[in-house]
Amino acid sequence: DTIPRFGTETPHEAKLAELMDNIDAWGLNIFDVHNYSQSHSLTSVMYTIFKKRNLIETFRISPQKLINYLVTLESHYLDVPYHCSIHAADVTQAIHVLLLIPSFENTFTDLEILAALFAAAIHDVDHPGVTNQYLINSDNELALMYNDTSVLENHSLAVAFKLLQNEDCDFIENLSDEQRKILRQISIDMVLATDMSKHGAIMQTIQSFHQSLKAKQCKDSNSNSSTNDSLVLTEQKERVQLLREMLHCADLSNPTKHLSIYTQWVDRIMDEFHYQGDRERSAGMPISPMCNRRTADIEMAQIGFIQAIVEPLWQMWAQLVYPHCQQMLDNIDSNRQWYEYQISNRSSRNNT
Ligand SMILES: O[C@@H](CN1CCOCC1)Cn1nccc1-c1ccc(OC(F)F)c(OC2CCCC2)c1
Ligand SMILES: [Zn+2]
Repeated sequence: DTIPRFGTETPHEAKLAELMDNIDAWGLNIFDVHNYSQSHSLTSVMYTIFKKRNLIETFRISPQKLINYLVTLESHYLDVPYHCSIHAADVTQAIHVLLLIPSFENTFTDLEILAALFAAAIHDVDHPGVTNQYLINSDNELALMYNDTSVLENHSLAVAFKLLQNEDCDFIENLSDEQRKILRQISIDMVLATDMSKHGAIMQTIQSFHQSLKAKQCKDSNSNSSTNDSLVLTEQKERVQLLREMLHCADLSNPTKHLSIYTQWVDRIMDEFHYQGDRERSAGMPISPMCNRRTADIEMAQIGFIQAIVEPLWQMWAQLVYPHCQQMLDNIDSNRQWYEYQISNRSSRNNT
């Protein structure tokens, strides 16, 4: 039986095809992809990117096994408001677009690109919709299993690799042992780096690391345009550092999207945080920051999130790949201003 064009059967294939024409664009509406792919956004996005990047030929991947793995992975994302399979599809498509930046034209090997896309797709699988701190505070089995250390990130990695052991899902069967080892090593490194407790360390190293890269930046000899300075990194360690930052940026990319997309993610994360707060309240636990629906100031929290975390990170990233990624910075700025306007509007409403 032939494989459907986007990996999964859907009565809306024409509409999905129209959406997938924007797979290389930052403005892709992942919620539309989810709706028109019969809730298989992760499978259809990953399959489309793999085909477009010729990874199926390069690594002699069985298309059927790839789809078996993707559909199984997707089914292991839980039905939680934010950390569901749409978030994985969103982050996967984001890292695909970041990898298309001309600065990286000659930077990564095919295997590193395969690993980066795989890491993005798996990075939050089986996420229960609560924070690491909640799992630790509630003596959850997972916190016990992972000794309170990057509990969710370790769990997603273990679940994702466990699924690979399934014979008819092992789409990397034709990789050499060395390649499988490298794929596993890079995926583990990248997914563990999505733990927000590592954010400070990433911000510490990013400044000096990017300065050293800019110093090395060379004019790509056969480039057709003088501005195409490709980053050539001889050390795999440095390339993995860049991929780690890239996945962290993709994971924290909601405020860099168009307002209509960004506000849907805000609604979802607040649902998830408030539900956790409800569980903490009824368990008599202290309610985590931003998780108390009775005292929530959603607009202020987003402005704080943008100013403290998202904008500094994306400014560092945009500096490295200048002039690319200016659109992300522009969206962050206009989105922050929109939330500031909501607040100013709110107070004047109260005065009427
Ligand atoms: O929790 C966040 C970082 N912490 C750091 C410590 O202070 C509180 C925030 C990052 N994170 N981790 C997982 C999901 C998200 C996360 C992703 C999209 C978020 O907002 C929007 F873009 F949709 C988001 O917003 C929260 C609620 C208000 C401020 C932060 C959070
Ligand atoms: Zn995530």
